[in-house]
Parts: sequence; C-alpha cells; structure tokens
Amino acid sequence: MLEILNIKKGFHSELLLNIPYIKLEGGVYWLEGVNGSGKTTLFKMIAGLLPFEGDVKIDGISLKKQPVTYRQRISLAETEPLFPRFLTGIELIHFYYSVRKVQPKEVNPLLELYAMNSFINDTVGTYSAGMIKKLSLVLALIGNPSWIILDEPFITLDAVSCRLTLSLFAERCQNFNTNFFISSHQDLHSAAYDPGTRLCIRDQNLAFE
Ligand SMILES: Nc1ncnc2c1ncn2[C@@H]1O[C@H](COP(=O)(O)OP(=O)(O)OP(=O)(O)O)[C@@H](O)[C@H]1O
Repeated sequence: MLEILNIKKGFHSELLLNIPYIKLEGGVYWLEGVNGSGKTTLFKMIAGLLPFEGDVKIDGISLKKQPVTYRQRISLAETEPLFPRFLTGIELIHFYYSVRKVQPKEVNPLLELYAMNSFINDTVGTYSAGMIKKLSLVLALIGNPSWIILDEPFITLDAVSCRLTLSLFAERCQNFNTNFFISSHQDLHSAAYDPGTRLCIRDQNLAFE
C-alpha cells in the first residue's frame, strides 16, 4: 500500500502539486496528465529524490521518518536515464546487487528476455537509447522492491520489448506482489493487458480516473 499524505510541491513559489490524501492499495497503476502537470515531479518525490512538504508511506513506513527502510522498498526508472558512460551494463547491475543486497543470478532471466547478453559487457557509452532503457528497467527490478515507479518506460523500446514489458508487469505483480506506478503517453495499457488502475493529475491534485 502506498499513501500520499498532504503533499505540496512548487517551483519558484508557484504551486505545482497539492494532494491532500490518496491511497494506492497495490497492483498496476497508470499515471496520466498533460505535459507539465507534474508526473515526473511526483514520481521523484515519491522516490525520495526531491524535497517536498508532506509525507509518503509504503505499508506504513514513512519516507520522512524512516528514509532508509522506505527507500529499500521502492525504485524509480527515469524517462531518460543517465548512467556513467565508462561503466559496463554488467558493472552497473553488480553495483545494484550490492546496494540492494541480492544474489547476482537474479537478473539472468531478464537479460535473456530482453536479449541483452550481446551488449551487457560493453560500456554504456556505446548503447543505443533502447538498450539504455532496457538496462534501466532491469536495474529497477533488482531486489524486488515493493513499488516500482516507471516514468515513460516504453519510450525508445521496440514493439516486441514493449509487449514483453507489459507481460513482465503482470507476471511480477502476480508472482512477486510487485506494485507498479507507471506514466506513459502511449495508450499501451488498453491493449491486450489487464489495464490496471488509471490516475490523473488535474488541477494540481491526483485522482482516480
Ligand atoms: N527543477 C525544476 N525547476 C523549476 N521548474 C521545474 C523543475 N522541474 C520541473 N519543473 C516544472 O514543473 C512542471 C512539471 O514538470 P514535470 O516534468 O513534472 O511534468 P510532467 O507531467 O512529467 O510533463 P511531461 O508529460 O512533459 O513529461 C513544469 O512546468 C516544469 O517546468
């Protein structure tokens, strides 16, 4: 369960988000909203990457009061992830293993799924946009966090990888109790997949559609 409690966020004294309370019980949630409505900002706040007024809780654990325990339960894959160009994909994966304290074999099926074995030992500076996107999705899944936040995960992914990713969400949700909070301007969630729950940022607030 993810709860947003009375959060307020603005830039340059202009209020962008004002969300009194909302509770996401669990499952797959899709975040919608026009350009500039605050989706990325909200995701970064929930992931603990941006300061804000108010609080967010995962299963009762407060981001503000128990930040370390909270952060172990959440991961964020950004729209355009930036990784050090001189590191290989596998080095980044091993870094995440150590941070998330999990066994190294965990992501092998994911590397197979996304056909990443042919480039995972190359430096990230040589990757295409889609290859970087796949790496960011794999990194977000490491350690099986309770909530995975994905900001535009389908941008730059090919059609096959998009379909694989949608199936992966459903499988993770069902078998690992992983919860997803996803923004996408593409209308993929209506096709061949349990659509999950839709939310929208409107008039600074977050509401169920
Ligand atoms: N660091 C910042 N400093 C000042 N303004 C910012 C900053 N980050 C975001 N903003 C502003 O906050 C608003 C919301 O931005 P945000 O990126 O959260 O929108 P979004 O809903 O994700 O948009 P899009 O659909 O275009 O990706 C925009 O007006 C943006 O200019």
